[in-house]
Amino acid sequence: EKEVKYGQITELPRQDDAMKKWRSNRFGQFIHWGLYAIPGGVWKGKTYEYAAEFLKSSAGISTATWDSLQYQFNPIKFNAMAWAKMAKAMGVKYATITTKHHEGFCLWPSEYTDFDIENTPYGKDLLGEFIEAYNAEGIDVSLYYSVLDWHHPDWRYKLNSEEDKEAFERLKIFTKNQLLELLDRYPTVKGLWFDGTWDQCWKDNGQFSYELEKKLKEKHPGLVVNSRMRADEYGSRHFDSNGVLMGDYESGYERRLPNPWDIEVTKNDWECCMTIPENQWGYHKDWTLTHIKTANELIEMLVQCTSQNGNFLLNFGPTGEGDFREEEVKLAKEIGDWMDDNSSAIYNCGYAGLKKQGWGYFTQNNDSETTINMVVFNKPINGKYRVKLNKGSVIKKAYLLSKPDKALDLEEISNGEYFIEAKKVKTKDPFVIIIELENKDSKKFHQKALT
Ligand SMILES: C[C@@H]1N[C@@H](C(=O)NCc2ccccc2)[C@H](O)[C@@H]1O
Repeated sequence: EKEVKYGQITELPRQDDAMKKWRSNRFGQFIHWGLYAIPGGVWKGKTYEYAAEFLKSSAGISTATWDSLQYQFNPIKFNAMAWAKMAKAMGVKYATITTKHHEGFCLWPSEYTDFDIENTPYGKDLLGEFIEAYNAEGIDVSLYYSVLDWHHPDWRYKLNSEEDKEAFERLKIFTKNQLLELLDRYPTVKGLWFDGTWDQCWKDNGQFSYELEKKLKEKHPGLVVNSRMRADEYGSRHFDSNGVLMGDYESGYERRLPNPWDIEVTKNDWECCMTIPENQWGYHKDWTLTHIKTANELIEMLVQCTSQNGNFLLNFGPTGEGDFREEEVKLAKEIGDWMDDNSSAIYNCGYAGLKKQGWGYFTQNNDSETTINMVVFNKPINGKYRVKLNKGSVIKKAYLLSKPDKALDLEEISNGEYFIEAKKVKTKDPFVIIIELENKDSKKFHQKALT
């Protein structure tokens, strides 16, 4: 064990109301929007396959040229209420929007830079409109903020000289000022989602990130911060040098999920952020370049996250004009239709303390000890679903969520192990079987097999 002075600040897992709400939300919408949405991955007639929000670097565009995009930013189709209604219909309970991505352009009128929405043809407080509209739909809003800032003259990847160090001191003050400004301007926000914190400059400033997290949480009680914000004084990120999680939840699952059988991951709160194409966060004009995930693939990711105590943050990249591409609108509708019938297995649900089986995923409502959800993605050819509960568990009844009045046949295999028979399930979509137990499900008690 090392002595870590600048590591974890808040005892985890947090049990305060703000964190309980974050945990119960489960499904969120990520919005990546900035100047990169204008070129959409295409520059001087050439399409760049790399992530559209990195076009500046992948096309080798000078900062001056890139920054001049600010004078073209005028999303005439932007309608925050329409966006919020689409998000509500999709079934998200929270949304995380880029206030400033690596390019440094700010979607809010910041007093600390002119490289912001105020100095565009649009001119208005776009971020404020977004927050107001989403909150009006009952959707919590959290703010993405990139520490990495390609526009700011004081950004340094590494601190090689005294001049670098002096510049980065100014950058740290700028960063703190902007974050305090965001919390001042938008008091209803629930969280901060930090990005761009992988470079040496930040790893050399663990104490600063510690003090910054403390200051932001003092200013904004209940604030939820991702582990990506933090480094400790030895440069260890997300987890401190003794393996203790920093921030309030693990945010390392970017475009990837844990192994579905992994139960270690259930011990902390965590979130997976996911793109619909292989790797496009900002709007890209050409979505034929890679596989576009289907609604069923995305629903399975959401269910897997829930089954392992994680949140699922699905990304949308609005166009430079302020609307969504048709593929995104269609997926939002398909996922929303599924959520209309099945969200009881997602909202306020988590790890059921049971070993995953081949037909799909167990989830359990955090307020119930006697009902368990089985979300099915793979129907067994004999129509019999094997469930291995905790020793001593007895099933009172099992039924399809869609047909609560029709009890399914049960066959007890051994103590706490059953086959549930559901032969005539017609739906082509993932579906839910509910298990009701006779007795309290002793989630905590895991009978170790005698081997
Ligand atoms: C949440 C995602 N994180 C950003 C990302 O991939 N950063 C990693 C990266 C940063 C700089 C060069 C290459 C790759 C993406 O642009 C999204 O914002």
